[in-house]
Amino acid sequence: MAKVSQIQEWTSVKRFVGNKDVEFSEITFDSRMASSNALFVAVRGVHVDGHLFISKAIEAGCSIVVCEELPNGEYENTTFVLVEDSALALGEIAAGFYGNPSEKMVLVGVTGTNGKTTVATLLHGLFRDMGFESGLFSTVANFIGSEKLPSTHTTPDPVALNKIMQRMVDAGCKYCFMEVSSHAIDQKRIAGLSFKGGIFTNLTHDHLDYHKTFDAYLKAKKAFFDGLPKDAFAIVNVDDKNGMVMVQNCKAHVKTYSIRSMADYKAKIVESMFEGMQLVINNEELWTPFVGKFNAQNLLAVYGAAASLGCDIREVLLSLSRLHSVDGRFQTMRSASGITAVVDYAHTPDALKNVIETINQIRQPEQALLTVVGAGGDRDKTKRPEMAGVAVSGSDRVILTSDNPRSEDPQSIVDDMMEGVDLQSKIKVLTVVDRKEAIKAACMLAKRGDIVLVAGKGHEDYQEIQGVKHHFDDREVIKEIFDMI
Ligand SMILES: CC(=O)N[C@H]1[C@@H](OP(=O)(O)OP(=O)(O)OC[C@H]2O[C@@H](n3ccc(=O)[nH]c3=O)[C@H](O)[C@@H]2O)O[C@H](CO)[C@@H](O)[C@@H]1O[C@H](C)C(=O)N[C@@H](C)C(=O)N[C@H](CCC(=O)O)C(=O)O
Ligand SMILES: Nc1ncnc2c1ncn2[C@@H]1O[C@H](COP(=O)(O)OP(=O)(O)OP(=O)(O)O)[C@@H](O)[C@H]1O
Ligand SMILES: N[C@H](CCC[C@H](N)C(=O)O)C(=O)O
Ligand SMILES: [Mg+2]
Repeated sequence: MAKVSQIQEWTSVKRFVGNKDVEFSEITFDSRMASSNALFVAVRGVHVDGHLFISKAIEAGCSIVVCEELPNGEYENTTFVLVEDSALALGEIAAGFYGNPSEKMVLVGVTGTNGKTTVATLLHGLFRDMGFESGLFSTVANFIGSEKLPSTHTTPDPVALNKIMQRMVDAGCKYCFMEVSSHAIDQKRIAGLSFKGGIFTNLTHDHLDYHKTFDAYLKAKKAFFDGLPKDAFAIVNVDDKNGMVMVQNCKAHVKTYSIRSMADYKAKIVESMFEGMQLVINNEELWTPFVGKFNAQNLLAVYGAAASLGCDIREVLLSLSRLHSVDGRFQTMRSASGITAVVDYAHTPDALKNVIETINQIRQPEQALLTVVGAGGDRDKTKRPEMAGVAVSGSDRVILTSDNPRSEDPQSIVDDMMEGVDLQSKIKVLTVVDRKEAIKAACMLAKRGDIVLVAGKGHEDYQEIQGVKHHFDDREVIKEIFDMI
């Protein structure tokens, strides 16, 4: 329970209109969830302006409204809190209302196009393995210690974030690792949070439907590092050409990692196989069940964060070697007939390129690679041809199929992908719109020893078609097919 008058302790208020002694026990930014106990924050969204729903929230019983401008009409029993920026106010009010839980833990944010889930999940696993209770916000799931909560977004809205963080604090969590998406930074979902560290993985093509230009995407990511305080640390991948750009003007203590050049944290791959790789990190050996240069970089990010947090390096390496793979990332399955399937969440051109390159480095010349891949509907269309181009250039056969078509026609998404296939490569490509049939076709075409890469959906257990989520899990489909062949 809090009083309206307390809001000015949490965020900058331009003006109060009405009774400041009214109390609220909930915060909402959606009129459809409004109730008499709730404070409604009107946020200007991507599609509509939340100010248009103020009257709906009041009809639903809300008597306190945070907004940037007063609505037309008379609202006698409503208290209005006028602010400059409602999205910022929402974050700051949520943080204050839930008792600033981010200040009571060591909060580390991970951002970048690819690798966020992997790095954040490994950090959560590592710190728990070393005996520290920890929380996690990720695309796959959120965790309060070992308690698993479903995840709806890579980075949840500020109310969910602070509510869950308060539960983490109550459960004794000392650390919290959070994926920070560019959408979340842009929409100020992380406003009001107190970060002790930030990690940058990489920046490649994605989300241009939302950010419009690569420069705007870069600026959104950079804003996270610009906001880190001087007692925080920032760990950046300097193998990425924008690594140092991210930390220009950053007040935090900057540390670098690389698998190619001089850096604070350096790694070298000694040996790779499907089961894992042997690495040397800052002169110390490490065996991990992860493979690929990109995972060497992810491990460096984790190692660097643990080192920056003052952990014992030997203990970190020991724990890292015990961690198992991340759900739906380079997950391998073997059929009795000798086919290896790799399920991976690669849904960007760079991720797909990395996973294909990794398989190509490990496989023997006689083992063919058959790649099954689609692209999501209602998402960046410009990555579709690029993804198909990457798939054909590194694979022996490619089966183009559906990912989550969402509101789009799946055939037209596949057609967009085909634009990226050059004339000579067309012979390698098969289009099978039904994803299950596509996976089946790849497994049927594969011979003993061959590798079937099923990319794009990783851990997802659904396929979204025209607003309906149907149960669909690449791993289950593969198992069913493997049991038949
Ligand atoms: C494009 C996008 O990011 N949209 C997010 C955004 O919604 P929005 O701005 O579109 O909302 P809107 O429909 O314009 O409505 C504006 C406001 O009016 C309110 N409203 C609306 C209708 C109504 O009847 N009453 C009402 O009060 C809404 O609650 C909202 O506050 O703010 C919402 C609340 O935080 C998010 O749930 C929503 O995520 C949508 C569902 C989504 O799909 N987002 C994806 C793209 C996303 O965020 N992805 C990133 C990860 C990307 C990655 O890493 O690959 C993520 O962090 O998950
Ligand atoms: N450091 C990396 N660099 C490039 N590609 C990577 C890296 N780490 C993982 N990948 C590839 O990207 C895919 C997604 O990885 P992960 O889920 O960790 O990324 P993410 O940033 O959390 O993605 P999302 O934006 O969907 O949340 C992996 O399945 C793998 O193919
Ligand atoms: N966080 C990403 C996930 C994409 C996963 C892929 N399977 C798809 O549906 O496009 C997004 O929402 O764009
Ligand atoms: Mg993620």
